[in-house]
Amino acid sequence: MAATQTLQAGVAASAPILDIKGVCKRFGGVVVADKIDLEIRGGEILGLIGPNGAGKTSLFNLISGVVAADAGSIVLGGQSLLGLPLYRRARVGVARTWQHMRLFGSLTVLENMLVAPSHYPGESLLRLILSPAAVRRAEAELRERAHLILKRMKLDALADANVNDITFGQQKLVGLARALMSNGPVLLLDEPMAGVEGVAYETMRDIVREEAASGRAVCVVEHNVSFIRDLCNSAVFMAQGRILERGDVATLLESKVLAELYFGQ
Ligand SMILES: Nc1ncnc2c1ncn2[C@@H]1O[C@H](COP(=O)(O)OP(=O)(O)OP(=O)(O)O)[C@@H](O)[C@H]1O
Repeated sequence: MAATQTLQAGVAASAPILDIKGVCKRFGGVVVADKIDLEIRGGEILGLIGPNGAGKTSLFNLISGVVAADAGSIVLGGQSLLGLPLYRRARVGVARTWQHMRLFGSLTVLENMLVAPSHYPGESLLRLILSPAAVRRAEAELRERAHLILKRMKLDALADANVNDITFGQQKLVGLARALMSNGPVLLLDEPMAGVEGVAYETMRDIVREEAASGRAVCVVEHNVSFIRDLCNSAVFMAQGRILERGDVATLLESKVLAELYFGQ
């Protein structure tokens, strides 16, 4: 309870980190974003809920640069993201997880994390040739960061395990761990709790709370309503590419519009 109050105080005090205005996107006849306006502040954990096909993942794709918007603006900390490809948006601070985890099955837990950093020093051939010591140092720092994240997730003993040999809940945590290799201000989590139970559920919830408390703006797409209740300070309800309602979680989950469109009541 105290943690929630602290987060909400932080939210009220800060300016939006991510500011989305009038964003539109259609694929042929399918409208996935219809004049979307959305602000997310540092410290906030915003739930994004809505029926299948509402456009939730598409909104993440528009923010992270998987697809380009037809119209509107997406501004991160004062900088427009429009026109920037996926990797540049990751560099300026958009970190995300994927609904289907996209882990590399032939790699270990640690290796999966080391392919993720938004600034990987060894990728520049010139740097590799001119300053190999600096590249080695930077790589050691990335490894250390990865180990620290795994430790927070109580997964450090599995660093060298193949990702195919760990449980589904642990794989979901690795997906989050990989996103946390970027310490940018925005964290987009696409169904982080689907199929996650027990210790992995609690770890996921605690880490997401900690990330928000450190000032990140977190947005979570989730069908698991109890997770939204457990975690988020506010939520938006989307359907057919539109944001229909926004509010605190308890009020939103009791909304008639949501009950009719989401639960079919
Ligand atoms: N690249 C694409 N090309 C064509 N249609 C697409 C594309 N991406 C998404 N769509 C369509 O846009 C609609 C919204 O999809 P989206 O995945 O954003 O919904 P969602 O709210 O995340 O749904 P779910 O909860 O089932 O994951 C769907 O009808 C989907 O088929």
